[in-house]
Amino acid sequence: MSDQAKVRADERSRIAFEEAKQYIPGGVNSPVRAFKSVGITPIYIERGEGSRVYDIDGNSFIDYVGSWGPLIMGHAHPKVIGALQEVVVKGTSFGAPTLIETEMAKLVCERVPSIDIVRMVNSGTEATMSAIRLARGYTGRSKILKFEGSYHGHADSLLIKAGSGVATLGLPDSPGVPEGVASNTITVPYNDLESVQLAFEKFGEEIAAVIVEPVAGNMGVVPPQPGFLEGLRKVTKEQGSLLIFDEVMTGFRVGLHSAQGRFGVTPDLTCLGKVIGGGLPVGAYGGRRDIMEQMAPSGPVYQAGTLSGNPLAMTAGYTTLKLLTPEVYDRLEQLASRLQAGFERNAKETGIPVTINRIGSMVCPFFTDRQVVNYDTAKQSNLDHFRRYFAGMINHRVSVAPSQYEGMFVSGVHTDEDIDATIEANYYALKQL
Ligand SMILES: Cc1ncc(COP(=O)(O)O)c(C=O)c1O
Ligand SMILES: N[C@H](C=O)CCC(=O)O
Repeated sequence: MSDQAKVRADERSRIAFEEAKQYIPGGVNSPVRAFKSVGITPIYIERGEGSRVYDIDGNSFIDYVGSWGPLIMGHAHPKVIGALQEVVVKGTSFGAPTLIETEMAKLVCERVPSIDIVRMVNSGTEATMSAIRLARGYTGRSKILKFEGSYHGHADSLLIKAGSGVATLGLPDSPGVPEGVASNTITVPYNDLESVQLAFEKFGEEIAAVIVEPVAGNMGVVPPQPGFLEGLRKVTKEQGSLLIFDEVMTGFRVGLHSAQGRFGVTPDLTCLGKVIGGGLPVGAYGGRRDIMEQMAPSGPVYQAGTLSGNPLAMTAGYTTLKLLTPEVYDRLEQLASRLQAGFERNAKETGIPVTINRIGSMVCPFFTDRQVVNYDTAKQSNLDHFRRYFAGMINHRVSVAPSQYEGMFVSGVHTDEDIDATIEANYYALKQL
């Protein structure tokens, strides 16, 4: 590789995108895929294999998007594909119980400390939306507290000062969310326990739940500061409010027992998604038995789903979870820490101000020399640097998320050679800024 990176061929992708825009809003089925803020034609993927994706223009990329997190064991893992091939011929959905749902629930309950009992849904959004409804039903309170720059999916009450695509597009408070709904969502800065305390002093007995990404992954990657999660646990317990960990991104990503296992803090409810679907649409919420038993049909809080517990999603998820061993997490840690060290070395050598945040296999270079601990500090990143850096990485055939407010996901099938090539790409992408 050299700094004479080849500008990627993108003619087919351009044509495909133009056509898609005729029929799909913005040409995409989720806004982040349009590459709008980086001004580049989106990559149209033809196929993925292991650590790589291949586009319709004949380019191949080392991939750190991993379908935005689910593909912890890479693209088209042979065991996942094999398991799917076995079950798909038996039918795609029944709307009736199947044995794999219980197997999956058992495995999730065994591995996630807070989960006694779990309900499967079809997306992370459904998981958080349902957990919020349950928290309100259980406590009889209306308000929820979330953190600025966190993203919990696109349910109305959670689209307030949100991160991810809404932050990238500058739409953190979406039109269409009624004022009456928004007024029940309190937002405070991430990692700021004092603001949480103040919110409880003001709204005390009205707060049904605090919902938090235990590692924020939708304002870039921002780890919890020591004592933050413990403080949330303490204050919610004292105030009779529930603590919800949104582990849609971190669940099985940052450890075999998810972020709650890694940090040793047990919430009342946990939301999952991404990894537990192995690349198929899925979500789940679970937690303390007495709370979860409030859900219909055991209790009065309603939530349902035609395709929930779908056999294909359960099979892909179950097979993926079974692949995840302590050795896989050791390997992820080793690969990602080497990536971080290489990026830090490059920043020093090129003189570009970069701060790398990392937890396990979640990595994020911010274009600032300040510490990034919350959304305000994440926003200090130089977005023009990010935009040009992104173009550089693409030209060096490394696929990263097209936004400063998203992280990189290292997988268990990235090789040492992939990491070396990525560090080299990063060097040249920084050098050209
Ligand atoms: C932390 C977190 N919560 C919830 C969601 C929503 O999940 P989904 O996109 O599957 O609806 C996402 C990702 O989109 C997420 O990262
Ligand atoms: N950051 C989001 C999920 O974690 C990105 C996925 C999407 O919005 O499509």
